[in-house]
Amino acid sequence: MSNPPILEFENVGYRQQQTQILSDINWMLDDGEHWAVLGPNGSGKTTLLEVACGYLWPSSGRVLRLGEEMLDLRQLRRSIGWVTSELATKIPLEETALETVVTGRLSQWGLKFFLGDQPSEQDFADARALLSQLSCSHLVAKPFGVLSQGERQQVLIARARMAEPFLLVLDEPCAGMDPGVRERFLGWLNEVVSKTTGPTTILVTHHLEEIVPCISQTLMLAEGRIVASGRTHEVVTKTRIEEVYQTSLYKLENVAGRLWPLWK
Ligand SMILES: Nc1ncnc2c1ncn2[C@@H]1O[C@H](COP(=O)(O)OP(=O)(O)OP(=O)(O)O)[C@@H](O)[C@H]1O
Repeated sequence: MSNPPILEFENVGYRQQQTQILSDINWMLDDGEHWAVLGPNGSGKTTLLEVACGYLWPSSGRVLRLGEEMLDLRQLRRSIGWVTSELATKIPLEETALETVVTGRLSQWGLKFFLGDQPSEQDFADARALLSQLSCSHLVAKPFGVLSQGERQQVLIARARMAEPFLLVLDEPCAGMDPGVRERFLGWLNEVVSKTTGPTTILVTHHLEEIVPCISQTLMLAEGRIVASGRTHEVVTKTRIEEVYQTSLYKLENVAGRLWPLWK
């Protein structure tokens, strides 16, 4: 029997303080698919993901995760890895990459000053193995504070994977990266996402060219509604991008499987 979908949104709406933020969301993420979520500022991307991850409850419709309306939200949140650049600000700068990854298993920020559960030898061994699997063994002993932005994102992704999530959400992972760091990070991401038997990944971005080839599906939102969803190269078209972002494109160039916009 095939696995149930990772996520299913059935006619989901979300309302907050008299404002309808999401409407008529029908979206299914199958196991093994990787998705990009696009949409202008304020189109509802973060809200959609907060609903997906159980931080917000839909006002109408329902969300199934792994085929069920899981009600243990604490457990659900622990089994979804949400990586944002904001997360980096919570990591103690003197802790090593290895220690940072280990804290993902304990769902806590920082290791040294924490009085609760202490990580086991096995946790350290698993963190090491994960860093190696993600081609980051060279970062093990480096303090988080000295890592480049790209390396920090790599370590945070490894950290999220310590909890063995069924879904990994990368919310604008390239924000603030210079072009070199960004390209190296995206090359790494494409390889890691396509080669490892990792979780289904959702990438939220404002930059079309960051949708690396392994992220073959895209959902596009505008004003809280789905404008299009499906295969990236069918969803992300010149006309649709112009309509959704209300600006003109000279052309959309496909270079090595990535779509690069040339804005007018
Ligand atoms: N608590 C709230 N009360 C009222 N409106 C809200 C609330 N939270 C979010 N909104 C509104 O919902 C809309 C969608 O916000 P959301 O943060 O989901 O958009 P986004 O697509 O992630 O935007 P961005 O790309 O700027 O991060 C925005 O217009 C926002 O002002």
